[in-house]
Amino acid sequence: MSRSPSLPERPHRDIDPDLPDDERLEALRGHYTELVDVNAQLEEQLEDTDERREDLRERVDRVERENETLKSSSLYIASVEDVVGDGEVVVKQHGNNQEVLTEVSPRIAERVEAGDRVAVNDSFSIQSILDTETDARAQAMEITDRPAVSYEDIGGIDDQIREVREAVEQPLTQPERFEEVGIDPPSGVLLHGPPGTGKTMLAKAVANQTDATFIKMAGSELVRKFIGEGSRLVRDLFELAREREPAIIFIDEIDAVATTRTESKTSGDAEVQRTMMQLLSEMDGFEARGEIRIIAATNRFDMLDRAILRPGRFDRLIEVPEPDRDGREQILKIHTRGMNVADGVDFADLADETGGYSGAEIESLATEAGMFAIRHDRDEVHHEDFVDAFDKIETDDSSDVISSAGYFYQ
Ligand SMILES: Nc1ncnc2c1ncn2[C@@H]1O[C@H](COP(=O)(O)OP(=O)(O)OP(=O)(O)O)[C@@H](O)[C@H]1O
Repeated sequence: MSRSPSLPERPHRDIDPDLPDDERLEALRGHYTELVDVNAQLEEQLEDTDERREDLRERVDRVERENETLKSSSLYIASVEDVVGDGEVVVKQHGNNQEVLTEVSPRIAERVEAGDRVAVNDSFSIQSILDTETDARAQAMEITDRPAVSYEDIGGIDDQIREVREAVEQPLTQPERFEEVGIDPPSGVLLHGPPGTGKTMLAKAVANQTDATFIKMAGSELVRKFIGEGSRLVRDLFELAREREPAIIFIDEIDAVATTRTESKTSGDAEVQRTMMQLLSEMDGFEARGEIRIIAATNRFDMLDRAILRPGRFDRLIEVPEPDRDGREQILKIHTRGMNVADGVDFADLADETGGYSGAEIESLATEAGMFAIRHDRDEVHHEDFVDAFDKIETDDSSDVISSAGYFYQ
């Protein structure tokens, strides 16, 4: 940086009052000319200084902007667990649940309380207290270290389990097999079928089997009010997965961001479109044999934009249908495993009766049957309890729940 120029010397001249008038006048003229010179120099310097000040202001602005960007791109979300006092708090980082004792700047210390959600930087220093709007990002993702669902908990979809294991599990557990054969495993797997048939369970079971972090995001969460928020969430999602490898990214209701483009060109549509493009570009730039696998699910397969089904994207489609008769029997057995079921309960008969039920509905049937047993003051669930539960569900939902299973999905 250039240094400030030194000030010109101030002209000083002692004029002898006893000098004759013409000499004094001459001396005063000379002094005046010197003063005019100095004044001109000072004006020049002032101009230079103004210019430099302008330069510096621009640099400060630039640095402040850079600082803002740096801050905003590297912040993590955490919760304040405890305010210890003396400007120190314990925060727990979302995602990895790491607890850290950190100092808080006096600017924030007065306002921070236990339970607040805050943004922390790499060194865990609290940068800001989040309002509910910003917080939505943290809430949009559900992260489980190793979900407690195994393949044995899923009934009636053995073929689908096998396919998912081949397409998602094997690339994680035996990547060398793909290398030996010289093929890339599918980039993404799309599970499609009616609600409550076990799509989420399947994705969780793979994460469990492979000891991977399960990161779930609902497509509807990606449809945001503000421009750029959806794509930002997609970036966060993949960034988080990279931090937590091996990881299974599960995007439920993918149709929310990937429905066929309509004619209308509202700004909302454009924003959804941008979010989808971000998702596709994250997938395109993906290491096919890496430690992150992507599973998406939808109940609205017919509405999907075919662009997401192209090779290298969701190129393995697996239909997860409503369970058939045997499937329903298996699911009933799974959901009554932990129940005290009497010998007389006829699962085959119940499976016959529950045509059209999804796995989720069969689970409610089992719970409802248990409620009837309690109502009758028994600790054992009888066949009649299942029948009562079935009648109740049919009456309650005659118009919506049961028939809705097939409603969305054609
Ligand atoms: N095939 C199944 N075997 C055992 N339980 C099942 C099965 N399908 C569904 N369930 C039960 O229903 C619940 C909901 O299932 P899940 O969330 O996996 O369905 P989904 O297909 O992802 O539904 P949605 O499309 O509505 O997200 C599960 O927690 C489980 O208890």
